[in-house]
Amino acid sequence: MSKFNWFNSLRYRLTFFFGGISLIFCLGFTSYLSSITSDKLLNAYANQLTMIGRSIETTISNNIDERAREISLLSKRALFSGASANYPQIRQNLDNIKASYEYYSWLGFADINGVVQYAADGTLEGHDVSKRPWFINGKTGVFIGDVHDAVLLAKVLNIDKNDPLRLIDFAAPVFDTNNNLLGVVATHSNWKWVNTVIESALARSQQQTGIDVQIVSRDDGILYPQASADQHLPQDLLPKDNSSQLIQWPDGHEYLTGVTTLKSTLMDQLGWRIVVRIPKNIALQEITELQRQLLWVSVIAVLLCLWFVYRMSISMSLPLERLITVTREIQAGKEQVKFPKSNGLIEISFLIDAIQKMTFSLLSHEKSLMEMNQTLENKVLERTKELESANQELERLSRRDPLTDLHNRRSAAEHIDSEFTRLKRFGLAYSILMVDIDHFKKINDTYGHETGDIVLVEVAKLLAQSVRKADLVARYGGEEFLIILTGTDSGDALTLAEKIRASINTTEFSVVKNVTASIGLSTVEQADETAYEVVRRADTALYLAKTTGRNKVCT
Ligand SMILES: Nc1nc2c(ncn2[C@@H]2O[C@H](COP(=O)(O)OP(=O)(O)OP(=O)(O)O)[C@@H](O)[C@H]2O)c(=O)[nH]1
Repeated sequence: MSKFNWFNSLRYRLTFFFGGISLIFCLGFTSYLSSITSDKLLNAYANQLTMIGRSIETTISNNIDERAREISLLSKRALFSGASANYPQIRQNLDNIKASYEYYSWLGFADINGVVQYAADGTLEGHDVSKRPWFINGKTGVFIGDVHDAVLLAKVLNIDKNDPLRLIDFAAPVFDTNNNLLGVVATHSNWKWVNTVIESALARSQQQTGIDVQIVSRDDGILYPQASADQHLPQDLLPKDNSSQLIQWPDGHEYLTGVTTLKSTLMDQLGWRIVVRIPKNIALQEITELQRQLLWVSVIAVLLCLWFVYRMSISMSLPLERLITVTREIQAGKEQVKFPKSNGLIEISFLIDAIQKMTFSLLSHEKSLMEMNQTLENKVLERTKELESANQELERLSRRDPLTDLHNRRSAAEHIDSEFTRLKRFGLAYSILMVDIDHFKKINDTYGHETGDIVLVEVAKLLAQSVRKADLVARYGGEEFLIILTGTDSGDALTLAEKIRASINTTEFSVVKNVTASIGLSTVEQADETAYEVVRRADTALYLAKTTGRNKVCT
């Protein structure tokens, strides 16, 4: 079996594949969501900055228009000419107007020569203002001047140096009834009113944290806040058009910066811009938080996806893994196995069913084969036994005489060889008797061949009964028998031979009644060179017995 590799496992490959897809999808989706929400949030911030800028711009322009209208109306009143014009009345009017608006620092009228004739609270009366821009420009029409530090007033009003007085001038020409220029009426409005405007604008904004506002003049000079009044912004820092952008400021930080140009029918000449900005990190704080939350959601989503995919992979691979275990158990020879249940997938169900059926079929075939094999083995064993028995019988028959069931000549010869070997090795003596029925031909001739056979059988039986078990009786020829007497010397052999002869002689045979036999006896000698010398001597002795009267034993 190949070495186990995690990645080659169905379970882990499915998990990695689908987990990877869900990871890529979640990250992509989160990134896309983060991108569009970031853009939307940034746009929302930009819109908010624009709205704050516009709100301030509207308030400031309305306020300035109001001041300009007020000075214009004052210039058109017949206050400074005609029969009713007198100092107390003019002073009273100017005092009332100044008191009506808290940010009026100065309100007065300079004659055509630039000498202040009337002023609220009498401030600067008699001073020459002919060189002041408001006087010069105010002679030709309604004039609104840029914000500037107070020059004359600062001296007169004893202003704190740490909180310098900054003013915006409004001036308008005064004509008599014949339209001749009488002088210029003007007011210096305290620039601090812009603080109020900006604070109320920021207060209206729900997101004033981190937002700051600057008012910048046409030449990039900072008009507001007061603390940066003498500073200038770098050229081209601010975008030309009214828009919001991420801009790097001179302090090295990036700010989302919204610019709104002050627009007013009376104010086009000023070119002021309201700059509302918020540090990038604060503007992006919510975006960063949103991205963090989205990241968490995506991490949880990916983990859930991975868990789900892993569980799904297990449910797909588990039946297969159990199927592998079962097939291994079958391979190991276990017969009682439990096949796994399907997880509901048709393919897995079919596979389990197919393997189950195939296994049962194979096991059934194997069982039949084993039974057949066993039967064959039994038959072979039986046949082998029969064969062995037949062989033994054949072997026995090959050594037996079929008529008398005595050992045959071949068996006798083997026994003689064996005895001769024992003689030579251990010196064990033995004797040979050659027994031959007398006149057997006559028996055949007289009683028939069958009767002759009966005589042969009866003599054989008698011979077999006459010797010990260790001795061997064989039919050596037609009516001739050979007896090997193991461990028997010539004396004992002679006794036994005589006993046999007498026994044949006295036995009453079934048909023939009387039968005699002649016996030749010889005992082996150490000097014998071959096993058959003793046989030959016995045969010679038999011949002697035959020729000397028969029914006798000769040695
Ligand atoms: N019935 C029968 N006769 C046999 C068998 N074998 C040999 N004979 C017969 O035995 C006879 C032997 O005769 P002979 O050799 O002349 O011997 P004999 O007649 O016994 O004479 P002596 O040995 O001299 O006494 C022959 O006639 C054989 O045919 C046998 O198996 N059965």
